[in-house]
Amino acid sequence: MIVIEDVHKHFGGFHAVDGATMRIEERSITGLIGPNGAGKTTLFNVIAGVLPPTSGRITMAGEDITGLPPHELFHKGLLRTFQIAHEFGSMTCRENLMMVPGGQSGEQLWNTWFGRKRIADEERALRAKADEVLEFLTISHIADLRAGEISGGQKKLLELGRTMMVDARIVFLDEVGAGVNRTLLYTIADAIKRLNQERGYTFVVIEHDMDFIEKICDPVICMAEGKVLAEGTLDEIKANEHVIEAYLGTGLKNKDKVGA
Ligand SMILES: Nc1ncnc2c1ncn2[C@@H]1O[C@H](COP(=O)(O)OP(=O)(O)OP(=O)(O)O)[C@@H](O)[C@H]1O
Repeated sequence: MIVIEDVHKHFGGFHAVDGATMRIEERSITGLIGPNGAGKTTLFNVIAGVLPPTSGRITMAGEDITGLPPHELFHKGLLRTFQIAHEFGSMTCRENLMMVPGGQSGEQLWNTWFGRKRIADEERALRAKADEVLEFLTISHIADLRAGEISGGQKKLLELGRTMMVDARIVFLDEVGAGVNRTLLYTIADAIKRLNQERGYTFVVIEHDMDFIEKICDPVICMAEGKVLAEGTLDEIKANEHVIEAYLGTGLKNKDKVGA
């Protein structure tokens, strides 16, 4: 479980996150919603070690992880997905997955000279793992395509696939649905659900698409002005008067537009 206690993140005099407190239950798929500028992405970045908090405390399974850099959190199984970097666009999807674990023997000069067989064995294992990940995500057919050539939705699946190359326990996803067609969006939702149910992943998902949230998230946490406004099932959140007020003018009653 991740406990976020009174976290603040200020940019100069601006309080982007202003005393956020929440708990992320193990094995949940928690949805994080809120109007534009509510501080969701900033909070994600603070939890994932991308930005240092101004104050507050974050613990994971009782261990203080406040301000730990991303690579240390990575080793603890806490990952935030990132867009496939431009420079990896010319590599195939399979190669992009095989890049993830790092620390392969092949990276060390000593091993390059003396451990050819071990490197070949490792590469074979990595390749098998990458192929297994592609199959799980139902995108085996793009294994040999360059990552720069695949669609936006397929890129999102590949980003998710990168988390499966390591022993991820908690994965933070920022707007996986943005610009993705419905069919692929449901493939992504299904993959998230299966990773949660079959492999015990915990997810925290920032999303503006309410159909997507409704399909996979429980609980849902709503933020506004850097604070947590409400928490509950999506139906409870939609009926909450503070939430309705925060969304006023952006049309909460039209569920497709919540957070948009
Ligand atoms: N590096 C920064 N410097 C200054 N202000 C920032 C910085 N990053 C974010 N902000 C501001 O903090 C506020 C919260 O932004 P954030 O991106 O966290 O909101 P959000 O809830 O994720 O919004 P959206 O749904 O639009 O992505 C915004 O007003 C934003 O302009």
